[in-house]
Amino acid sequence: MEKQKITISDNLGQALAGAIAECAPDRIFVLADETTARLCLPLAASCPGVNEAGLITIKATDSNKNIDSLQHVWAELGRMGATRHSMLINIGGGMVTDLGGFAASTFKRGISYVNVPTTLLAMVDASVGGKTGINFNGLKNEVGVFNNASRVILDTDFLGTMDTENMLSGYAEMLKHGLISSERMWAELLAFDVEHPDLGQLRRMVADSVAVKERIVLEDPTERSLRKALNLGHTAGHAFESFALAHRPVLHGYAVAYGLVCELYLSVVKTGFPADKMRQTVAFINEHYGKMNITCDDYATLFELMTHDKKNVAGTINFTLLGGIGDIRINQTATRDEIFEALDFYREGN
Ligand SMILES: NC(=O)c1ccc[n+]([C@@H]2O[C@H](COP(=O)([O-])OP(=O)(O)OC[C@H]3O[C@@H](n4cnc5c(N)ncnc54)[C@H](O)[C@@H]3O)[C@@H](O)[C@H]2O)c1
Ligand SMILES: O=C(O)C(=O)C[C@@H](O)[C@H](O)[C@H](O)COP(=O)(O)O
Ligand SMILES: [Zn+2]
Repeated sequence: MEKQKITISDNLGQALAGAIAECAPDRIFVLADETTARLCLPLAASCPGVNEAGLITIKATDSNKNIDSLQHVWAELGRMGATRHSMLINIGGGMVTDLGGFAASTFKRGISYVNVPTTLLAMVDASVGGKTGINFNGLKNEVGVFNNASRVILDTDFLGTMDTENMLSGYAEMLKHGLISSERMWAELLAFDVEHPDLGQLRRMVADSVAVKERIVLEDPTERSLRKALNLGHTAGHAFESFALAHRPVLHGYAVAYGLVCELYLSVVKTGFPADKMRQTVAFINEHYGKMNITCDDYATLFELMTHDKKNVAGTINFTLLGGIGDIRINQTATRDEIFEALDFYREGN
């Protein structure tokens, strides 16, 4: 997989010009969702090539990370004359970088693409590491490929228009990065005033967080082992997110936060994670993310959704758990009863 270059930039136009010059495409196309086309594209307009680029827009939010939006991107690239030597620049959050990365990786068997993440979640997680794809058949990221952007350009100026809920959504992935890294990082994340953020400190925390993911995906690009650490909270989290899609959608980071409650509980029960640190983390999550309204009648559906997780082998549900902060335990299994117990804990045990 192509090695990707991550640039943390305070001059977006210059960084984008460098990325374009590096690939020397015959044509440039830009993908945005309806919100990022309105709020974010103007910040990139100063870059030569972007103004003249063929613009493709899709509807916003995760419910549109689907085959209809994907087909629209393919059709627009074809209609506007894109060739295998063209470039797609994704300007948006994780929905845009996932779907746009997949569209670029499959159009004419693959064109180069650049990610310009515009949400906190996409900056610290989604835009890096080459996991691309769409939701399909009611399941999260059911179809996609591993293929890196040739360049990722982080400019935290985009955060100025982010709402609190979406900031919290991205912050959940930063909390995950802290849990798989160090007590220092975890403690700073629990202490930070995420609802009234000091943007200077947040910029440094973003750099720390994306560096966690960058190191892991460099070592294990296609999730054979270590990269499963980045999936902490996601076996249960994706089940919550897919379940919610059919009821009242929740943001990805909120679903991951709920999944962390379940998987930290399992970590205490099965891999010796310290109960006091679990409770501190769960208290933070309860305070900032609330809870999804599920009943024990929903457990069988949530369990069935977990059986589709891409880490699973031969029908056995696979979790990434922790033996302690930074002590990653991949390929952990749990019985149906243990998973139901974790859902009980999520609902009423904390
Ligand atoms: N590929 C990966 O490694 C990876 C990692 C984590 C999450 N993801 C995926 O990323 C998606 C979630 O990403 P997300 O949270 O960025 O969601 P998103 O892309 O849907 O963006 C959230 C909302 O914010 C709006 N928005 C984007 N930038 C904005 C800005 N600067 N100002 C104001 N509004 C803005 C969007 O229009 C959208 O309505 C999920 O599909 C998840 O599965 C992928
Ligand atoms: O990059 C990874 O690897 C991750 O697991 C990052 C996750 O935060 C992200 O939500 C990813 O899309 C989940 O991957 P999936 O393979 O479970 O769909
Ligand atoms: Zn995630």
